[in-house]
Amino acid sequence: MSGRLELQGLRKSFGGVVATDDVTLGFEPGTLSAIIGPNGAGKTTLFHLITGKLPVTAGRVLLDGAEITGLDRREIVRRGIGRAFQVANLFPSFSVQDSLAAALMAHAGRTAGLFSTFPPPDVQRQAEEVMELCGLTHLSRTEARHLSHGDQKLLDIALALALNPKVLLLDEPTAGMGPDERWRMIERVYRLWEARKLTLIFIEHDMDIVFKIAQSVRVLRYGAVLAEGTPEEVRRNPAVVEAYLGAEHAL
Ligand SMILES: Nc1ncnc2c1ncn2[C@@H]1O[C@H](COP(=O)(O)OP(=O)(O)OP(=O)(O)O)[C@@H](O)[C@H]1O
Repeated sequence: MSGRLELQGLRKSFGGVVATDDVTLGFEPGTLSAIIGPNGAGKTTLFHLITGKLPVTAGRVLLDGAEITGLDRREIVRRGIGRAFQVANLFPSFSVQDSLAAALMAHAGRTAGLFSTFPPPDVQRQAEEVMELCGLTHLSRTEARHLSHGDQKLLDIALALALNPKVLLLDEPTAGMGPDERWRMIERVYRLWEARKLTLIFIEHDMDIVFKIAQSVRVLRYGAVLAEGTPEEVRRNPAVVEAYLGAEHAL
């Protein structure tokens, strides 16, 4: 099974600020992991180093044993690192189905021929499959800009999935949602992880969600790994309780 992600001695500094400090972590194929930590701990920066949005100061990123550090962002996506794009910003007046198709074709470097049907049947099939997985089928004709906040996020995830990632990175998939929408979203994420068997890594501030669904939890603080383990191990770790969780979530 593929989708093993390894981070070796990753470091990122912005002038005097060390945002990522010697991070070494491994993510096994098909696992579901959460990354948690206080504000400014370096969670988003870590994702940017994996996806190539930011160049690393030092260290390596390996996907299934092959180094991807420093590759072009598109190439990193092509190799199998997926992340959620903001699709509704890309194609606001396209329907869900057409925006997925357009993004898929742009990714593959294809254009619609003058006399061909749009979208071509293979792209249409891919779009339908990911819409189904993300629960968007009933909204396929709705313009992206008219979707609810939660459905826009699902559309972003749908596009990431359409590009067939081995590893999917989700940065706060439930941000800005009310409690009900949050749980609906996370249930959807959990189901698509089960269906696709990919390596899923998500950043999340809601500890109820983290401890309910994550198989393993990695805790960052000041850019460095403070702890890692099962939800239970992390909740019993005094350093994590003191630095981040507080008494409410401790075991
Ligand atoms: N482009 C940048 N230039 C300068 N400093 C940056 C830049 N991006 C991030 N930082 C700094 O790096 C540190 C880590 O930021 P990062 O956004 O990765 O943290 P985070 O854990 O994702 O935080 P949050 O939970 O608030 O989203 C912070 O001190 C931040 O101010």
